[in-house]
Amino acid sequence: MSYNSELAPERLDAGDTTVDLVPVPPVTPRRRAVLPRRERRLAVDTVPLLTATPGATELRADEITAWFGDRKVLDRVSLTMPAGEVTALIGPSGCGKSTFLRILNRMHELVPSASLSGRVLLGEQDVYAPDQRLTDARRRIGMVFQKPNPFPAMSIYENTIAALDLTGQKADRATKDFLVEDSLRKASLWDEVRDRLHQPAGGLSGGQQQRLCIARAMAIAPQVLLMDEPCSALDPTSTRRVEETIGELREQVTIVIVTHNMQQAARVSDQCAFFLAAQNQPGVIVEYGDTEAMFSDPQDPRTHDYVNGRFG
Ligand SMILES: Nc1ncnc2c1ncn2[C@@H]1O[C@H](COP(=O)(O)OP(=O)(O)OP(=O)(O)O)[C@@H](O)[C@H]1O
Repeated sequence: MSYNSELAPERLDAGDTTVDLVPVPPVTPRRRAVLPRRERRLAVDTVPLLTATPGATELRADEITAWFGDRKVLDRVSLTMPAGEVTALIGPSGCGKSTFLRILNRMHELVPSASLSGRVLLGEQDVYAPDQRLTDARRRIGMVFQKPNPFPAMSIYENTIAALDLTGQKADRATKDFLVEDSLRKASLWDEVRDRLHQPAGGLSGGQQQRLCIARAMAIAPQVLLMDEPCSALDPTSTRRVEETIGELREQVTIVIVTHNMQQAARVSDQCAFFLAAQNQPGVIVEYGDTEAMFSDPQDPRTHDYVNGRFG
């Protein structure tokens, strides 16, 4: 792909000439206001309803470099997140874990000053290819955030299938009923809410709300589920329930989770990537590998110190 130097001229001065540069169009307030509506209209006509998960798919980040304005915050980060497994992103605050996660499903470009180079491949599909719609990327690569964010006034039922409308998928009542039950079961919430599906989601506990957000993400059959510190606002019992849910989902969807909790990374993930940013330097991956090996026999002394709580 050719690189449009008008979009981010600083990139050519940054000495990254070997990187396969991907242009991120400038996202002006006007563009942001218009784009989703147009995409939704297109999608309503063309996107069939997905009632079955197409299958967990490998996600690969290739030489990702990211900037906010002139400030480089990630430097040539490459990572393969295997299909149907859980990859944990660990590392101290500010080393770029969330930025990396948001690049994976094109949320980074919502920040007006943000730009990036590199490639993200979902299976064989380039997520940033010019013919890829933003809504498609978000549908295939779902996200659960640190703070549960259901629509509080909407019912549990409506929350669960809210993403159908947002991604332009239409469904009849029977299909919706099926999806609601199936998604809530996947999120280990069905038994707790089956008798109050039409009550407001705002009445659920924080942990239940977070599992509702997982159900909402699963309802549109993503191939990858990104989780940005999904338990940091939860009590230990709710955390345990969400971790169990991750365990149950792992074969249906590829999971990438950012966590500051080393015990959690050890409990839920198959492999870990340790991010680190030296003072005033962009974040890089210092070490990547099998979680058990990373914790018991890290290869880099900085990983050893971090997983043993010596810093961060
Ligand atoms: N919207 C933004 N505008 C400008 N700079 C940002 C923005 N978001 C993040 N940054 C900067 O990018 C760098 C990486 O931040 P990021 O949130 O990705 O790190 P992190 O490892 O996820 O941190 P934490 O663990 O505290 O969430 C930080 O220096 C941060 O200040």
